[in-house]
Amino acid sequence: MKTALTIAGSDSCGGAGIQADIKTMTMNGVYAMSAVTALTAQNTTGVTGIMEVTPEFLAMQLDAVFTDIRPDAVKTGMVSSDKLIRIIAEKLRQYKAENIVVDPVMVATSGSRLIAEEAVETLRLELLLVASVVTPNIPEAEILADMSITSDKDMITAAETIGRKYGCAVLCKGGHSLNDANDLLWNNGNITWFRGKRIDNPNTHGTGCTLSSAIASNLAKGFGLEKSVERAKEYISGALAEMLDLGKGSGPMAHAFALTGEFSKTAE
Ligand SMILES: Nc1ncnc2c1ncn2[C@@H]1O[C@H](COP(=O)(O)OP(=O)(O)OP(=O)(O)O)[C@@H](O)[C@H]1O
Ligand SMILES: Cc1ncc(COP(=O)(O)O)c(N)n1
Repeated sequence: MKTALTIAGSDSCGGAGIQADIKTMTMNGVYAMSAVTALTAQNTTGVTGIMEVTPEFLAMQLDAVFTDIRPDAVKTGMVSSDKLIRIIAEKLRQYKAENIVVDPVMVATSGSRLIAEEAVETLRLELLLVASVVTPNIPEAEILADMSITSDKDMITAAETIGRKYGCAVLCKGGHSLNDANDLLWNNGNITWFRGKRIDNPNTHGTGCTLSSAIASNLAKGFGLEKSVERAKEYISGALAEMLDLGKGSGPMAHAFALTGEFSKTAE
């Protein structure tokens, strides 16, 4: 069985972070492992607390995983501070990790900040340089490319700027914007649009985490980057289209929408 590792924060309400990643990886047919960067006290309306792990303990988790079950792909999510980012980059280099998907998580859908202001620079300098692909949403791409994005053309320019600067592929996600939830992949000068019909669902907590984990799962299974993004987009569209409605704020998606077998049945 192929394997994938998520390095991210825990979301107590289960819709984003480590919990979304593990559900997504499982549903996409790979064995999921995790290294937790922080605990969040969080629900669909906001984040009320963050408790970071120490850099030493994060390093121990990464050593434990890499020296035993080697991940075929790695995804990073919430990496709240400078020191944690440095450890992650160091360990990914040390173990020559492959298929690294960096989701540059900065602000939750609910509006809470998930990375220290000063850590954004470290994320650029350390994590983007080891990434195979980085998956910014529009506000994150604006920060990473240092420009404002108001059109499809701007998305291409921003993705190309980031990709050339950090030597990685860039998926600029259109969920927040502009167009019909269309995402743009810049991969070594090649441009591919992934067209997604916008689903009229206000419950989008964890969409970024879910998409990046689905991409990592497909890379782990041996699909190329374009195919992995295409498959990940299909998965997230299916999870959104289930119209799960939980919680008082922007709720989670139905990660297990494709589970229709005996074990997913409810009592009569
Ligand atoms: N309403 C929607 N209908 C269809 N697809 C959507 C919708 N909202 C987001 N998506 C898709 O979900 C994926 C994640 O995009 P988005 O821009 O929301 O990322 P994000 O902002 O990082 O997510 P998050 O909300 O977790 O921070 C993209 O493929 C995007 O096109
Ligand atoms: C632990 C954790 N990681 C990432 C996100 C971003 O996801 P979203 O923007 O969908 O809330 C989150 N809310 N919590």
